[in-house]
Amino acid sequence: MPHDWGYGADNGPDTWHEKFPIANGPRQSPIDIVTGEARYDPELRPLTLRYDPSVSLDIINNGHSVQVTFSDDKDASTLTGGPITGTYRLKQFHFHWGSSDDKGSEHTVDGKLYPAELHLVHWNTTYPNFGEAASKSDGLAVVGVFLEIGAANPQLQKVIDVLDAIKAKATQTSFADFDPTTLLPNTLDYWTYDGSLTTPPLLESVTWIVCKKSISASPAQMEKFRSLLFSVEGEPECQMVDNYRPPQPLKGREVRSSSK
Ligand SMILES: NS(=O)(=O)c1ccc(S(=O)(=O)c2ccccc2)s1
Ligand SMILES: [Zn+2]
Repeated sequence: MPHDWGYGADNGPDTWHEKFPIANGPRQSPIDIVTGEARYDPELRPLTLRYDPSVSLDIINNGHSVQVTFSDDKDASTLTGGPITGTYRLKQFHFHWGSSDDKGSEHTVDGKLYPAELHLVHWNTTYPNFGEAASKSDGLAVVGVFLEIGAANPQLQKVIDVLDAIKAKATQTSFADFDPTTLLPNTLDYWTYDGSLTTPPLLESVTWIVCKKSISASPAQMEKFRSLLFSVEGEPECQMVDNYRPPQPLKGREVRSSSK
C-alpha cells in the first residue's frame, strides 16, 4: 500500500514535496495575508454566489477532511464576478481545523490563525469538466471562509448533525437539499491571489478568494469536527485534527483587496 500523504509526522506537509515537487513551486497555498500589503483594486467586482440546494449530493469522510459534494453537470450552483471571468461551478466544500481553538485555518491574516477554514471549490466551465479544469492555471476558484469561536451556528449544525455517520475514513452518507449560501458571512469583502490546492496534488490552478469576514462556530461544534477520524473502521483510531497546511512563501505574488 503506497505511503499516502496526510498530516502526520511522517507523511505531513513537510514531506509532500517528495512525491509532489510542485510543493516548492512559485504559486503555492495557503499564504499569510498581510493586510497592510494587500492592494485595494477598484476594478474587482462583488462576488456573485448562486447556489441551488437541490444539487447537493452527499457528505464524505475522505480521510483528509469532511466534504460535501454537488452534482455539477449543469450551471445550478455557480460563482461569477469577483476576480474571475466567466462562470465557475461548485463541485464541493470541505473544512480544515485544529486540535485546539488556537489553530486550524490554512490562510492566516497578519499571522493570526483561526480555529477552522471552509473551502468552497469551483471549476471554470470554459473547460469540459472538473478534472480538465484542475490542471489549468485559471481552472479553479476556491472561496475561503474563516470560522471563529462564538455562538453556535445553526447552519453549520446541519453538517455537524451527520458527522457521527461518517466518523471513519471512506464513509459517506446522503446530504440533500443543503444550501451552502447559509455558510457564508453576511458581507463578501475579500482578498484574492493566484495560488494552488493546499493538499496534494498541490496543482497551481486556484484563484483564491478569501473572505474578510468570518462565520461563527461554538466550542462544542468545533469538538464535533475533532471527533472525526483519519483512520478506517477497524484500524487504531487516529483523530482527524490539524488537517491544515501552514502558510507558504509568497514568492513575489500580489494580494488584492476588494475593499479599502
Ligand atoms: N484545500 S483546497 O481547497 O485547496 C483543495 C484540495 C484538494 C481539492 S479537490 O479535492 O477538489 C482536488 C482538486 C484537483 C485535483 C484533486 C483534488 S480542493
Ligand atoms: Zn481546503
